[in-house]
Amino acid sequence: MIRLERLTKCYPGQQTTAVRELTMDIPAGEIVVFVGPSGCGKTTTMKLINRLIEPTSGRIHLDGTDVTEVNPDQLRRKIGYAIQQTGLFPHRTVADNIATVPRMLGWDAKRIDARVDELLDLVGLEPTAYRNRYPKQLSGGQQQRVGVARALGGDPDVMLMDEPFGAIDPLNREALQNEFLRIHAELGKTIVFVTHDIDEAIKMGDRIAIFREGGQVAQYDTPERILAQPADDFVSDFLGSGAAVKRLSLIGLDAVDIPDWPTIDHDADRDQRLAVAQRAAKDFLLVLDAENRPSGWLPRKAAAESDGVIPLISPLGPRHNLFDALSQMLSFNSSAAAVVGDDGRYRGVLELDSIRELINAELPGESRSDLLQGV
Ligand SMILES: Nc1ncnc2c1ncn2[C@@H]1O[C@H](COP(=O)(O)OP(=O)(O)OP(=O)(O)O)[C@@H](O)[C@H]1O
Repeated sequence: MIRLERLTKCYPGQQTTAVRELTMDIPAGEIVVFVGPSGCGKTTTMKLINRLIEPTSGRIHLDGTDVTEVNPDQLRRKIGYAIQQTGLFPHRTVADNIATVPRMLGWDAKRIDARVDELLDLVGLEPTAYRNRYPKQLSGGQQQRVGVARALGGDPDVMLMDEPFGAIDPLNREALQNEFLRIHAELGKTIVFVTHDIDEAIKMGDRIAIFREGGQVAQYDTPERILAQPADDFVSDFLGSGAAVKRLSLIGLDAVDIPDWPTIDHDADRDQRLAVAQRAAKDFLLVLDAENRPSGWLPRKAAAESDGVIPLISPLGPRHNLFDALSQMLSFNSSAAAVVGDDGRYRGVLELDSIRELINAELPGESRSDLLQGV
């Protein structure tokens, strides 16, 4: 665990305090996200934790040890650091960059080689294709991946990540976020993550610290509680008007009962299709393939025709959430979405009405009206 105790930093010659009397516990194995407007002290706090800069006053404890009593070089080997600009050494290969900390730790060449390949695999870059390239031969997203791999190099217990996905386009950013969450689930490190983006904070954080001007924390809590009970107007304004919609993204489909739906076999003959259509209380039947995977929608009115099936693009899985479900329905202009289990097999169908019911059950009255205005 990292404990910050009345941590204060005033840069020489500056009138405002960069970080003021900050007290916070960062539990081991969790992702804590610092979010807030520009210049409110997020990066300064990170640099204080790994002693790239020294505090004016206050203490930082890492697993019970006061970090000011540890040699800064030794400390930085225990703490991985990844930043937006990646900070990769341009004249060193990818492998050399990733090997930076293992080399400082005095590992032998064989162990370093194996570690480099393991980390490239972990961040989704094929070792044989990438280990000998130079940073400028990589896309921005690939450089970010190498930056993350390098920060993981010495197998640190703690990772500090300062806008690691900042300069990435939305699609690659989402892929990197997902990959990073997977790596975190696998390795269970303590992570402090800085971002400007509240949606990224909600997605990534076990806890979020919302910083305000002058290096103070306006609220430090789980995303659920921050969205449900913002501490003050500053936090509400920072969250923006869609706080209730954002809360939907915290309710995973694996935690929701998915209602059953009239289904039909993909190779059912005309009579079977008509029989199911007659019984069904819905306008569409869900078509399942031989493996019980949803493959299309059959409009009830087209049940007599052999080519009436509308192909289903992508069903929702256990890793999707209610926000994804709502987005999919809105973007396909549909009022229902098929849901599958981990194995891709049919689980049920979520309807817009069931999302409304879940909102009624889950959200306090005020947020509910905020959300329903938005739909
Ligand atoms: N080396 C420095 N010397 C003097 N002042 C500094 C220095 N570094 C940061 N500051 C000031 O300290 C305050 C906090 O800066 P910091 O970089 O920690 O903010 P931040 O929240 O990370 O901002 P951003 O989101 O823009 O990266 C700012 O007012 C900044 O101008």
